[in-house]
Amino acid sequence: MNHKREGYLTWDEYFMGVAMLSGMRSKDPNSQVGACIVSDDNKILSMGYNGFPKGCSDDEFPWAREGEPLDTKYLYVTHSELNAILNYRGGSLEGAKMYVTLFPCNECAKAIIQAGIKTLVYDCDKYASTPSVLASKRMLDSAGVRYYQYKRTGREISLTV
Ligand SMILES: O=c1ccn([C@H]2C[C@H](O)[C@@H](COP(=O)(O)O)O2)c(=O)[nH]1
Ligand SMILES: [Zn+2]
Repeated sequence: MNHKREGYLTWDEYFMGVAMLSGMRSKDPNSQVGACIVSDDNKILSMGYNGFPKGCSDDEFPWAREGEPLDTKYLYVTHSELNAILNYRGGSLEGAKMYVTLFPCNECAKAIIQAGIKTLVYDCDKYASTPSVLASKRMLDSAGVRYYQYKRTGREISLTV
């Protein structure tokens, strides 16, 4: 037998799969977001998911979506994209690609642009009509960051240990 195996993962399936797996570490009860940063020659550089900063307990800080601002998660949670950028210890991310399971908000778009990431592949865009995502797309367009939606293949990947 001298021909290669068929049905192997595409690069997009592989890296979005890693982003999804990373999101599964999130303690957010409503939206688990994962990100995976990849070099232009398809090496994984970093990963992240949404969660509270180091030293801020998942059991003490609030996960609520509604209520007094100080009693909701929004003022405390670090977004997956920012965590993936901050988790990178190797130097520059200039020219890298980011795979993320949720379209980045405006704050993450700023970090993505300033980090030099040039391509964004996203899965869900459930907040597309919000000012945050509209501003995000405006900045990404202006900065020349290319983005496209991941094309779901329907492949099921199971993990058994
Ligand atoms: O760019 C983004 C936007 C949001 N997140 C995180 C922040 C929160 O933990 C959830 C959003 O919670 P909702 O209950 O859906 O409002 O997603 C992120 O990581 N990156
Ligand atoms: Zn964000």
